[in-house]
Amino acid sequence: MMGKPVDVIQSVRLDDENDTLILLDQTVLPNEKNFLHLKELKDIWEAIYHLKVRGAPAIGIAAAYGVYLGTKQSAAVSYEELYMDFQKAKEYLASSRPTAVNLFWALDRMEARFLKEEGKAAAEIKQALKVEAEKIRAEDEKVCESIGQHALSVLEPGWGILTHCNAGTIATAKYGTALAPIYLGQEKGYDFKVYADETRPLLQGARLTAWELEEAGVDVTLICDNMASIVMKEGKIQAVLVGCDRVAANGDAANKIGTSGVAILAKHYKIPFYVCAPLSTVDLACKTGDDIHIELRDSEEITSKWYEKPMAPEGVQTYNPAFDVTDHDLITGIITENGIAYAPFTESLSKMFK
Ligand SMILES: CSC[C@H]1O[C@H](OP(=O)(O)O)[C@H](O)[C@@H]1O
Repeated sequence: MMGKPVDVIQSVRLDDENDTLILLDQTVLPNEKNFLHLKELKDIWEAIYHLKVRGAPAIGIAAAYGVYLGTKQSAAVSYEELYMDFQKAKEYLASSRPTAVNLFWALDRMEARFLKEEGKAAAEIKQALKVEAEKIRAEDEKVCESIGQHALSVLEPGWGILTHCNAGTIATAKYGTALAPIYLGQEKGYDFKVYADETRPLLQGARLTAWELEEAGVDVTLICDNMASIVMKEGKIQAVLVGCDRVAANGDAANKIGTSGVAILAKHYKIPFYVCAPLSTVDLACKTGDDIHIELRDSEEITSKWYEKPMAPEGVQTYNPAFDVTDHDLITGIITENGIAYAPFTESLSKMFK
């Protein structure tokens, strides 16, 4: 289906004149397209925790702008006092969610920029932080486009592509990671047929991926998570593309809960399974997936969030890990902005940074 190129929705924007972070509220999609105008660090923290802004790169960009705005509000005059206020803002935002490494990668990069400005006036340091946050956003846009180009080299026009959760435009600065080749392919007439897992319990696939792709005129079919096997068995899927939240040095990849099950199915049906990973999401300090902290979330996301009445006995025990880790031996390739890494990943991934 030929459609218009992706209608890019900037899900994270800075309105510096009004000291405001503007976020597309991803918790009310697809029913409402509502932008939040946030000035306070508490509101930015809550937006990250409640997935109003979500997706590893988008979280990192929001945190970079957030720590800038938090520092901008400081009345400190000396470098030392301003640094203390910066560190307070950084530590606070870092406590919002534990798994997506981009949150910490972006905050550490902002701190590195702050330290480079030692000896400068407070106003100059604040301006440097703004420039760095804008660079992080602008770079992510180029990174996603490059991931899309590399991904197209392993896909064929007309293929059925299964994806899990949302690794699309709204999870990044532009294009997305797993969805980047879909959008770039659409501009080249590749006419992919995308099968989007609904992705319980937070339904990023149903609410966000299906919405994004419909908006862009891409052929998308929404399926329940438990239908991934049958669409593979029926030959509808020629490749699986997913995003990630943290990739360990050996190639183990943390992504939305359910991803590892999809990878096991893909292995069984001999379908290539690719993780689309900006290098900002690869954490070489994590030796294996066992080192990745998996966020546990509230029961109500399972038992009642989407229903008029709870769909489970009151007070029933739940287990709600927001992510799982796909073992590296289930991954065909890790698609980065610098190329595709293949097994053995410990060696091939580290080379991507050069
Ligand atoms: C392009 S990053 C996408 C990645 O982030 C999502 O997690 P969440 O919705 O909890 O922020 C999911 O794991 C996606 O694959």
